[in-house]
Amino acid sequence: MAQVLSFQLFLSSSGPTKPLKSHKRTRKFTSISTYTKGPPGPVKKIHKLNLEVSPHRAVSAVRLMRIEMGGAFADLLNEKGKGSGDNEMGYVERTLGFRTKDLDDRDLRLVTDIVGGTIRWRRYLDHLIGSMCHDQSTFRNMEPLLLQILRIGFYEIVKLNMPPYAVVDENVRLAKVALRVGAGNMVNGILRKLVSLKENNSLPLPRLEGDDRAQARALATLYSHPVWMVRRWTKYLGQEEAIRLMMWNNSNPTFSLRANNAKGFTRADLVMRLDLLKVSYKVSLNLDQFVCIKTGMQIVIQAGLLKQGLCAVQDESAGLVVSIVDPQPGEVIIDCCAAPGGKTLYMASQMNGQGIVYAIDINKGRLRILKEAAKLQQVDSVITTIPSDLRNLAENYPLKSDKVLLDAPCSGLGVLSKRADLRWNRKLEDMEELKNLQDELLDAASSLVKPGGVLVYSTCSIDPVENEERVEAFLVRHPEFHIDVVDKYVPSDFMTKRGYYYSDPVRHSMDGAFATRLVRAL
Ligand SMILES: C[S@@+](CC[C@H](N)C(=O)[O-])C[C@H]1O[C@@H](n2cnc3c(N)ncnc32)[C@H](O)[C@@H]1O
Repeated sequence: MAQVLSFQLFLSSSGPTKPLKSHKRTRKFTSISTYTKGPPGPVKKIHKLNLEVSPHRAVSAVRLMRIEMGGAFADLLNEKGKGSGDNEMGYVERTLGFRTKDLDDRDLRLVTDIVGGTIRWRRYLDHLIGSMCHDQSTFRNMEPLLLQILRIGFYEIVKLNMPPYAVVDENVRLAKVALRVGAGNMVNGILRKLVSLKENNSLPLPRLEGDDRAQARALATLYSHPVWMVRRWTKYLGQEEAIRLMMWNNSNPTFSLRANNAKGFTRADLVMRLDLLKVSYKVSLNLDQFVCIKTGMQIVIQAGLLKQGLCAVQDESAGLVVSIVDPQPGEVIIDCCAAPGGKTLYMASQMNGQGIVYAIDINKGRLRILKEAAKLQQVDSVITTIPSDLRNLAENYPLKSDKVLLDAPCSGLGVLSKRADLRWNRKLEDMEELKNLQDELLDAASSLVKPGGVLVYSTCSIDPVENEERVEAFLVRHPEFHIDVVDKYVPSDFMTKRGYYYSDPVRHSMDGAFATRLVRAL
């Protein structure tokens, strides 16, 4: 906490974007050096263009600090223009205390890969780093920036199989410039030890042995997930499937793009543009407007396809939920937890400018994003946003409809390959809280459904407690609803025995998601 405070002090008097006067800056960086526990080394390097340090590593280290330390570190950054080379270098300067050359496209890609991979493999990497320190207290008390630099080095050597001595050199240099010579020496010693153990095939990794708990702990380290997730998945899926799921979560994510018909842009147009951009793709076999890309998202972004509203990034698993709602021109649809609008916008694009989608969400900021995207994608004429807690909606808006979608807040356990840090932020206790919220939201959403109308409940979770169990409990509380099986709307391969929709990350190679179609009696 003291470390965080020293950073906040550094921030609060200067603000992240304003240049500092040099005498003030000296004082501020003294504060940083308290944080890094070293002598005030960075002071003399401010504004010096440090060509010795590879820019993508410096940016990766700072971004990892930001993600791990959350708010305290995020405040340091000027979020405007996030992702642009200028901004990235700005925050390296403000945080590490030196400038380096600007990032090119290749550097930007490397940053994404290194940051994503280092976060995913954090538990595994920390296990190795810890076992190569003199004792556990050295590891536990390690200053945060030094730890990030080591994680990057370990990830590059063990998981990316990069030439080890180049990795050692580069990370030692970064530690020396960003921290101090002693830190560089420590990185050197630890990384060299790792290289030698790896070359002898003797990395100190846990064995899969002992009772269930011991095995769960070993798997959690080997596949880098929290122990509670491993235990849960082993219980629901069995050990082999749980391992496959963790391997999927650790792989580089695949993205899907939806061509925006509302702007007269078809999948054939999208495919033509991707060919021109030399981005390889696969057309979706499940959804007419979708294509899947493994790499090249940066190229798509830079070509302006998203900014022009010609297409949207949307996972097929989410697109299939919209297929289950089955929006038709002229309908009135209530989207109960709509922001940031992925499903609202797709539904609206299918309505040919006729009908209305009420987009409700408790989060005004996220609803604003939805509104802007709706304009960009030219579907704003059929969308009305309502900022409200769904549970209090009826007091102010007497809404009723034949089609209601509740895409509930959930653990996100189906999207861990895309959301690298989510696994470390979720706690077992969250599941209980979410379960209660989901029940309350289901009750509220059901009151908006007209007799004979449909309620679609969906999540981006693979956890039965948030999915099947919520539906079964709802049906006990609301016998006026019954299940409408989903195979009329999605390929039967996605239908469970009970008639629910379920996309399995491993089997379907997309995010995990769940949905059910519930019909209210007349
Ligand atoms: C899974 S996200 C929805 C994603 C969205 N349907 C999409 O496709 O982009 C869940 C949303 O529920 C909203 N939410 C949470 N609690 C709510 C409540 N009590 N009333 C209304 N919205 C709520 C959150 O703000 C969040 O935007």
